[in-house]
Amino acid sequence: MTAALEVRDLCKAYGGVRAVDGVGFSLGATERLALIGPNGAGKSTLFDMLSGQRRPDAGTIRLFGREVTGLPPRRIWRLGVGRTFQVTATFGSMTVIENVQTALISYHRRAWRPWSRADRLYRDEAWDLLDLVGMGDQAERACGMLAYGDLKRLELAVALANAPRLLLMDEPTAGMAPAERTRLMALTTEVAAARALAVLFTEHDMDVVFRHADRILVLDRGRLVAEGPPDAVRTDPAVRALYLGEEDGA
Ligand SMILES: Nc1ncnc2c1ncn2[C@@H]1O[C@H](COP(=O)(O)OP(=O)(O)OP(=O)(O)O)[C@@H](O)[C@H]1O
Repeated sequence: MTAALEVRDLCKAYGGVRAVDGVGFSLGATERLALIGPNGAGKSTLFDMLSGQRRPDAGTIRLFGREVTGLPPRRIWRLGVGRTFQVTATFGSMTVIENVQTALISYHRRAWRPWSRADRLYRDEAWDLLDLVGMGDQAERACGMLAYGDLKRLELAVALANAPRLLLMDEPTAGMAPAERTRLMALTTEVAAARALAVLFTEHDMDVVFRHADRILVLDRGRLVAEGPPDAVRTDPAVRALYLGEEDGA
């Protein structure tokens, strides 16, 4: 099966800082891969290059066998990549279902007309996505009224609107209480399995990482310092040294 991602020798520097320095890895088509590392390790920069927000200085990115290095975010999104953000990216003044409909309108390339509301387009599809993430009962609420954990579930539904084959999740559980974190990641795992998605996520909470990743990449100062299944990474001396006193994340 073609890998979801094949990354080779990826580099990005800001002035003299080598934020990502020769990173290479692959991600299987239905694998859940966690990207961890201390603050400033280069996780966001790597993520931004994968989703097209930043152009690499060197290296290649292949998405499902196709080279996408340096393509803009919209082209990458079109090729089946959904992304969720550390800070939730929904429209607060719209209802929950309108947010999902807006994403579906964009995916289906229907023109958005400011004088016509999105209230009829793709409503059934939007309901299906909301049911999938357990938000059907809140469909008509304004997003601005939602609890944080519910917003994150909505964000997942929005990310699923373009029928992605790869989900990129940047600290999906940031700002959540521990029980909520477990729920969101269990939901992500369920959805990924049901839709045969690959998932790449960054995360500071080590419990979440060890419980929900098939494999883990560890970055430090732009370089990959360890890679493997959770048990191997957990006991890796280099990783332990890196995380000593940082078990709880920052
Ligand atoms: N726009 C920028 N201009 C200059 N330096 C930057 C920029 N963005 C990031 N850096 C630097 O690049 C390095 C990697 O940063 P990056 O944000 O990718 O790390 P991170 O692992 O995501 O950190 P965190 O866990 O704190 O989000 C750091 O030294 C950071 O200071």
